[in-house]
Amino acid sequence: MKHYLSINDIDSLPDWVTEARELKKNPRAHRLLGAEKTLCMLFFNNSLRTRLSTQKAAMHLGMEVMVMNFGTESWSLEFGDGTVMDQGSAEHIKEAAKVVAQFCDIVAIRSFAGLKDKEIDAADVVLNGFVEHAAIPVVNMESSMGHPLQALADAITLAENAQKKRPKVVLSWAPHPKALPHAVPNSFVRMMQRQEADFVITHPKGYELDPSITKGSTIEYDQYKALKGADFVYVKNWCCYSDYGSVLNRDTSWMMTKGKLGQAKFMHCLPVRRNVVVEDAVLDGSRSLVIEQANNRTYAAQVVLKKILDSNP
Ligand SMILES: NCCC[C@H](NC(=O)CCC(=O)O)C(=O)O
Ligand SMILES: NC(=O)OP(=O)(O)O
Repeated sequence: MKHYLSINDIDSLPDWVTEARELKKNPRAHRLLGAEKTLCMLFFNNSLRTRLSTQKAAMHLGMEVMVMNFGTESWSLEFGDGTVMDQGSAEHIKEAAKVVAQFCDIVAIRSFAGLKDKEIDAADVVLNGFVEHAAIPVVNMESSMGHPLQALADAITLAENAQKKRPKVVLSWAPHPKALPHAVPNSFVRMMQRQEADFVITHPKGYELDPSITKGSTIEYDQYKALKGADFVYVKNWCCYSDYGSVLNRDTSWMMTKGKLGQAKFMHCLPVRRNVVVEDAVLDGSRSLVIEQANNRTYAAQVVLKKILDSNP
């Protein structure tokens, strides 16, 4: 495997989950694999979990790590071909990516959707710019279109907690004061489509995700109906996709509550806004898996880095 850009780069999800669970038992088993290799992590947006878990994973493999908050500390980048750069951007992706590649063996990038222009976001210019110009393996730490490290961690968490072979898993939209990207739900849906599960997506009308991603998955607009008999409830806000980037609905009745959750386990990628997305009683209760999910980010990142190091000696 050269890059880890999306869930599609996983050849066998069950095998990767098994391997991650093995790494979790003995995280430093391959501590010499990454010796004398450098991971460079570039953040165009904030992070807590992704930054620490990916660094931890690299350290378990013996790698050296460099981190840069690119969005606030580096030059603003231009991506267009042939652009006359007389405006705000000082550096072109063509130089920046080649320069970064000289300092490391793998580059990991976080660059969220701008949520202004659907086509620009769909092109994922930062991630794909590094793929095109850096000539080293690239890892997606949440791009416009996906968050595949999160979805892999979610698959590990589901496997660890499933009580039956075919659990019912519900992805439930939640209210939020801001417009949030589609990356997390996109990758979660793509991952669930590769799992043995009864998978249902629920959201208010108008919040349909990209139909090319949800194609074949069940959508139920009645949240109560969707939640019936659920084993796992994955809660997430996302903004409107058709009226791109807008917030249509602040209906607080979609917040996840202890009553609605019932016997199901609660999942969220974090960070989460208490008593807007989900009430305290859920996060503070015994059915919440959010801290385990965050812990599994290390082993998701570790299996990804290990596979890249194995195939790029
Ligand atoms: N990496 C996990 C989620 C990141 C981002 N959430 C946020 O930006 C939350 C911001 C806030 O609550 O103000 C998202 O939804 O894609
Ligand atoms: N879940 C997640 O990606 O968290 P951070 O945004 O804190 O990295």
